[in-house]
Amino acid sequence: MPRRGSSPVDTALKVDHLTKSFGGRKAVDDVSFTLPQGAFLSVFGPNGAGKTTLLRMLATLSRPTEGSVTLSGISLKEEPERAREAIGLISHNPMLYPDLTAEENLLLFAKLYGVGASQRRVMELLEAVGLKHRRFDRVRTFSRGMTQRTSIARALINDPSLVLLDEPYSGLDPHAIEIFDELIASVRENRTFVMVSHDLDKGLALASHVLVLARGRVVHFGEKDELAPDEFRELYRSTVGLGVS
Ligand SMILES: Nc1ncnc2c1ncn2[C@@H]1O[C@H](COP(=O)(O)OP(=O)(O)OP(=O)(O)O)[C@@H](O)[C@H]1O
Repeated sequence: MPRRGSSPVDTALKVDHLTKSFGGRKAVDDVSFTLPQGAFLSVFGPNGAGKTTLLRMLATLSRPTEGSVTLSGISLKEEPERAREAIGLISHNPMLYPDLTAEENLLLFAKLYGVGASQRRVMELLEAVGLKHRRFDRVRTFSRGMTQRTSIARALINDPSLVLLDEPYSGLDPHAIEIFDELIASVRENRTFVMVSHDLDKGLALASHVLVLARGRVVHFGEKDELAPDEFRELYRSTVGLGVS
């Protein structure tokens, strides 16, 4: 599934002094980093580190208290609608209509995003996630993993240049994990990924860049190869010890 019509931009994602406060508490505290196009960032950190809060701001679902996010030159604050067209989100919430079939759901989202040749695109994605034969079944009758697969297809329908993943492996059986890995590999070209995961092995295997958060702050950011896997594991273990803010 090649990406359609994107212009190459060196910096795909620029996160600048991003902060989110809930009451007096900073869930994300002065986080800055940039990612080149095609990067895969794995975000690690203990419970409550601010990972989901960061991802929600990148998805335009939550407004930063301070700081900014720019996606291929588009400011999320100034042009959220335009930015949203270039973003796909896979989270715990499948964002599907349970009373619609898998196919109806995908056709609906294709329409929302103004996807051309939507029927063909929907079939292509249903095939890719191994659910073509269940396309006429309502999503409410699906298992969690099947729902997750449909949700992956939904997130890719608009051919996003930035794909955000919040614990995408949770609830998937080993076969679905394989399908997911193949899917990600097949759509990686020219896209940028940000994935939140507690699975160090998976996260490191996929990553080109890593971000470790603790208590909302950046403990480490860099290209994956800057640290040997053992050094990285040690760093991660020490952050878990910092506990919840
Ligand atoms: N809507 C909210 N209102 C108040 N506090 C919130 C809200 N959302 C998140 N927080 C707080 O922000 C902090 C970071 O939460 P967040 O969900 O981003 O952490 P996380 O790193 O994703 O954790 P986990 O690994 O447990 O999913 C926590 O202290 C949490 O209580």
